[in-house]
Amino acid sequence: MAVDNARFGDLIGQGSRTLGVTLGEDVPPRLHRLMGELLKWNAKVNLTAITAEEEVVEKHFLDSLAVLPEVEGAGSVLDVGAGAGFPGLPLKMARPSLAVTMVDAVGKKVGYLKAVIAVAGLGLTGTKAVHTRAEGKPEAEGLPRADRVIARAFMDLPDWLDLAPTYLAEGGQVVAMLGKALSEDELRAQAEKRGLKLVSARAYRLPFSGAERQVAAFAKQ
Ligand SMILES: C[S@@+](CC[C@H](N)C(=O)[O-])C[C@H]1O[C@@H](n2cnc3c(N)ncnc32)[C@H](O)[C@@H]1O
Repeated sequence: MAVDNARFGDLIGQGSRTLGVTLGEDVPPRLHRLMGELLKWNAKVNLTAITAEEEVVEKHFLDSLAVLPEVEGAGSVLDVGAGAGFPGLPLKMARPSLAVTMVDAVGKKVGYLKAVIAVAGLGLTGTKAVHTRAEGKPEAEGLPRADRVIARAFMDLPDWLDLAPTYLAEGGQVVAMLGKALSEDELRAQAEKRGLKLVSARAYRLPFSGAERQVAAFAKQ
């Protein structure tokens, strides 16, 4: 069912309050326009299997915004395997001063990302989308080192903790968005095997479906 701008604003407002994140008043209307672009493009390019608008709001937008606490205070974010731009696009819209780079190995997805970045009024100016396979060689791949290196639905945790630190700026953190919560002992053990330390681990639920999620942040020891 189509969600009009007012209903969309209510859903984002209610959802973000439940998640404990603060958004400027101008953010929901811009996210609403982004949803329009996503679903328009999705009709010709396969970007997401989630097409019901209320589900896009929760599973793409609110789930992306849920990790704002882990990126607060950072100057730059690298979103690896960004696909249709999650979590990178909502993070940039919510915190315009963040320098966001998204990378994906599939050209048509990066084509979509570049197109939405160029849409006037979405507040995405300056966001970068790079078409390459991220394999841990930032300079050769044309990717920056960032304060937060983040991914959702990209790799399992061990592979992510092997790859992501190669893209960290000095003092930066690797952020893992996990579907199934792991114990802090398990997160710590996975980190220590790779010379990392666990900075934080937080379980949360998506506000409408109650689906469980976890976000964990790691830094070099
Ligand atoms: C399941 S999708 C997740 C997309 C998005 N992060 C989300 O949560 O909606 C995984 C994405 O990773 C991309 N991908 C897989 N391996 C990659 C690599 N080595 N470098 C960059 N992108 C990659 C795929 O093309 C795909 O778009």
